[in-house]
Formats: sequence, structure tokens, C-alpha cells
Amino acid sequence: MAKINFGGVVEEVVTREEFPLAKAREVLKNETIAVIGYGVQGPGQSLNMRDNGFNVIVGQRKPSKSWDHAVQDGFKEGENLFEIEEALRRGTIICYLLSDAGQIALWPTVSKHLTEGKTLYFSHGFGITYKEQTGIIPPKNIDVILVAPKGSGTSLRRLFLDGQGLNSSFAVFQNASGKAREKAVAMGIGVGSGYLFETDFKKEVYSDLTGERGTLMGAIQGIFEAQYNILRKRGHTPSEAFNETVEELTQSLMPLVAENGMDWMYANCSTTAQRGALDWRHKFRDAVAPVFEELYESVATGKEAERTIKLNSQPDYRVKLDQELKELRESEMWQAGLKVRELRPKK
Ligand SMILES: NC(=O)C1=CN([C@@H]2O[C@H](COP(=O)(O)OP(=O)(O)OC[C@H]3O[C@@H](n4cnc5c(N)ncnc54)[C@H](O)[C@@H]3O)[C@@H](O)[C@H]2O)C=CC1
Ligand SMILES: CC(=O)[C@](C)(O)C(=O)O
Ligand SMILES: [Mg+2]
Ligand SMILES: [Mg+2]
Repeated sequence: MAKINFGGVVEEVVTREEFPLAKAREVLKNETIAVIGYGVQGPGQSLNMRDNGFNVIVGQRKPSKSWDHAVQDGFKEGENLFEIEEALRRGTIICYLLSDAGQIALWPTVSKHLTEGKTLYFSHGFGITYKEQTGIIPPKNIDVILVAPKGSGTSLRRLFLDGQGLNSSFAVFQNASGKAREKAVAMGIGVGSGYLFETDFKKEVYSDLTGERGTLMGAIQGIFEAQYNILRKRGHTPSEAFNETVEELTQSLMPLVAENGMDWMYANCSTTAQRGALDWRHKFRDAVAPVFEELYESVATGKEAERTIKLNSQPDYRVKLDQELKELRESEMWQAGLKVRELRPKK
């Protein structure tokens, strides 16, 4: 493990240099890796593993859109694409990539196939950490590991095809074979991770739920809306409000942050902008800090898990989520965004 100093704190990470693909292939050479579920993570992980030369099969409900998607991606029924139970029977490493709520419904079926020597793999600490609510309690005589790509399965695949890699965390919950850690790292390299940092199931799910509800998804939309609304209220046009709230951020400023940090982005803006941003950041931090306290508490007490399980286990959960996404898409702000995107000059 490479020791890396992250802002004054030394952590250990696994890089592709020290754990090359050839080593990962050697560790997993006798395994049949069964990816259960072909939603967002399923395609990204299974295609990357397939291209990396691992023995991958997919298990998915049939008929379903996800089954058709797997067929389109070149998986063949009876060869490397099976109904879920058959894939569970054949797999030695079971990658449980159903939605977190879906994992609860299918657990009685999955657990039947978790015989000694098999490995159960997750990409989220959810099922294990909130076991009182999920009922997911694996038998003691199997390995239980996690690799959580830090981003969408879509980005995992895109970055892999670009020759880059998304970073992932990894963890071991049960080490029955004595080789669980090595297997987890090998799987992490196999699914196309750029590098891997170690965590445990609880820390993974607490940070993940906080991040996606916070700055990655929830908070960012909330802040966009608040700023867009004030600009509109004070007489600015939708195009001006959208450009000044979203378009400039994603097209001009965030790429600079990604490249070289926040001070670099600031330094490439006017001194007027720098003065204002350096002053106002404190006020924004203090205003949202209590919301983040509330959010972390809701994650740590299991309230977020309870709500997710309850709502996403209903038969019409997908229809309801799609309806809410439609409302977002049809809001004035994002309709203005649609037009702004169309106006971007093409290469
Ligand atoms: N979406 C993402 O990019 C990321 C997801 N994760 C984690 O990876 C895991 C998989 O997530 P996603 O790919 O987003 O899942 P998803 O919501 O796309 O669902 C995956 C598959 O589960 C199937 N499914 C759902 N309920 C089912 C049920 N009751 N019985 C049988 N099949 C069912 C769906 O048909 C779909 O093919 C989750 O634990 C998630 O938290 C981790 C990192 C990123
Ligand atoms: C993409 C990712 O890592 C998320 C946001 O945590 C998720 O999809 O659950
Ligand atoms: Mg995540
Ligand atoms: Mg998540």
C-alpha cells in the first residue's frame, strides 16, 4: 500500500502500479463473478470486468428492460447471461448490485446460495450496516467484501473506456477465507478503479448518503434554486439567471476546480469576484452547517435508510421517482437550461 499524505493526514491507498491488472487476474482466476442486477452499477462493473479478462456472468430478471440492456451490451443468454437464481448458483463471487431496497426483497433467495467458500460483494455499505432494517445477515463462513466506485456506473464505464479510472473505496466485513482483502482489492482493480482507499461498511454508507444528499446532489440543487429564484424575482431573464447559476459553473469554473483546486479557479477570476467569494463563503458555510448536522444525524440514526427502504420498496417507486424527476426537468430553470445547452457551439 502506498502511503500518501492527504493534507497532513497520512493514509494508505492501493494504486494500479502496486496491484496491477495481471495480479488481479491471478487472484480471481478460478472465480465466476456473478453480477446480480443490471441497473446503473451492473453494466459499468460487469463490462469493465469483461473487458479486463475476468470470468463474468450477469443475473437479471427476465423479461425486463435491464435484461434487454444486457443483451444489447453483448451478454448471451445461457452463456454469460442468466435468470437471477441460475447466476446465483453458478457464481462464486456474488456481486449484489440490485438497488438497496431491491436487495431486501431478494435476500431470502440470495442467502440460499451463499454456501461455504463463496464471496458476497457489495458496492454500498447499506444492506449490512442497517441490518436491523434490511435483514441482510450473511452466513459466517463466507467472505463479505465491498468495492464502492465513487461515482455513477455510467462514469465508471466512460472513464474506463477513456483509459482513466474512477476512484473507489474498499472494505472487508467478513474474512472467512483469510483472503478477503486481496479479493476486494482485485475486484476493485477489475471493475476499473483508478485507485482504492480503505474504509469499513458503516463509514462508506454514512459518507455516501451524506454526500449524495449534500453537496453532490441535494444541496447543489437547493442552492441553484435559491439563487435562480432571487435573480428571477429581481427581474432577470431566465437565460441570464441560468447562465449565472449553472452554465458558468459547469462549463467554465468547475473544470478549473477539478484541474487544480478552488484557489486556482478563484485566481482565474477577477479580483472583484475573488474579494466577494472570499467574503461570502463564510456566511454560506455557517448558514448550511446546521442542515449538514441534521443530515448526518438522520443518516447515523437510520432515518434516511428507513425512508429509502419504505418508499423504494413500493411497487410504483419507479413511477413516483420519474414523476419527481419530470417536475425538476419541466421547471423553468431546467427548461431554460435545455435551451442554453442547445445553444452551446458544436465542435
Ligand atoms: N447508481 C450508481 O451509480 C451507484 C450505486 N451504488 C450502489 O450500487 C448498488 C446498485 O445500485 P444501482 O445500480 O443504482 O441500482 P438500480 O436502482 O439501477 O437497480 C439495479 C437492478 O436491480 C433490479 N431490481 C430492483 N429491485 C429488484 C427486485 N426486487 N428484484 C429483482 N431485481 C430488482 C433492477 O431491475 C435493476 O436492474 C446499490 O447498492 C447502490 O447504492 C454505488 C455507487 C454508485
Ligand atoms: C453515484 C454515487 O456514488 C451515488 C451518488 O452515491 C449513488 O448513486 O448512490
Ligand atoms: Mg456514492
Ligand atoms: Mg450512493
